Amino acid sequence: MAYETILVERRGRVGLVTLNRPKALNALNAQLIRELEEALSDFDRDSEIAAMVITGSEKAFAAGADIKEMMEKDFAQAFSSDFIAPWAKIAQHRKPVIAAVAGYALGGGCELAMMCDIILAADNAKFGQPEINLGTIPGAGGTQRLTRAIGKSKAMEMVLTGRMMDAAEAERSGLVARVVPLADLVDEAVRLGETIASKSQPIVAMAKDMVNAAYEMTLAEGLKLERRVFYSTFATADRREGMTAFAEKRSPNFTHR
Ligand SMILES: CC(C)=CC(=O)SCCNC(=O)CCNC(=O)[C@H](O)C(C)(C)COP(=O)(O)OP(=O)(O)OC[C@H]1O[C@@H](n2cnc3c(N)ncnc32)[C@H](O)[C@@H]1OP(=O)(O)O
Repeated sequence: MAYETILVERRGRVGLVTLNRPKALNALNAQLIRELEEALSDFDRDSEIAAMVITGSEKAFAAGADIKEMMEKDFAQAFSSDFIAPWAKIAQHRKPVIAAVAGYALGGGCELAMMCDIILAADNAKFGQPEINLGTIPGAGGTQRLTRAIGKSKAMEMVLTGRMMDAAEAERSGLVARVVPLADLVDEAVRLGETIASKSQPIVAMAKDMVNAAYEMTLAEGLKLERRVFYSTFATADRREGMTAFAEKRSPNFTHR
């Protein structure tokens, strides 16, 4: 598949998508979102791929939705086209998606990172929801996912003032899993993807589902579902192999069944 706004490659069992609109700091226009979604869906269907990584440039993961594409829309056009709706599909893939964020992750860029399952940040990363400066509010999850990630007070401050957070603060706040040197960012993200690829893939999918369920359910509902899914792992060969390998003091040989 030939893409214009992204670069797609395979690194072992990891599918790597690099956002590639450098002159616009990877501003997320409709074409980029469509191409990104297609590439992720292809990787999600590909049995050779176990995890995906999304990254940008050293200067910008993504500086937000494309303001120039949005600026002339009126309410009726925005509402009837529901032009942000296609973004939601990015959060719905079964395989784990890692955001490798260097530079600016602003507005829709921060929201895109938060749609991923794990965020790794380079030491120069900057996160923010500056929509307030444009006379609007976050529209692709910023008020919801940021609040769940870093808590109400900090999210409220960022959304109401547009203040950016650097990588160290993002790590302290729980927005990102880890901060790594800029030069190592993509390799670290791919290594993380390879580590996930070394596990049982059906069990990885169940674990991902259950962590995501924590965002959708009450604690009581989530605990009940978790216990059921935990028991269902006992129907897999990989659960038996994992526990047997532990008892036999060897590495497990997962067959993804
Ligand atoms: C998802 C939803 C619903 C909403 C949103 O995401 S709204 C967008 C939120 N993002 C922002 O408001 C950030 C906008 N960008 C900036 O504030 C700055 O570009 C910067 C702080 C990230 C970097 O500043 P710098 O001075 O280093 O670079 P610029 O000269 O400003 O930008 C270079 C080049 O990129 C174009 N650009 C940057 N961001 C966007 C964007 N979000 N949409 C469209 N174009 C963008 C910028 O216009 C410039 O291009 P030109 O030289 O051709 O003007």
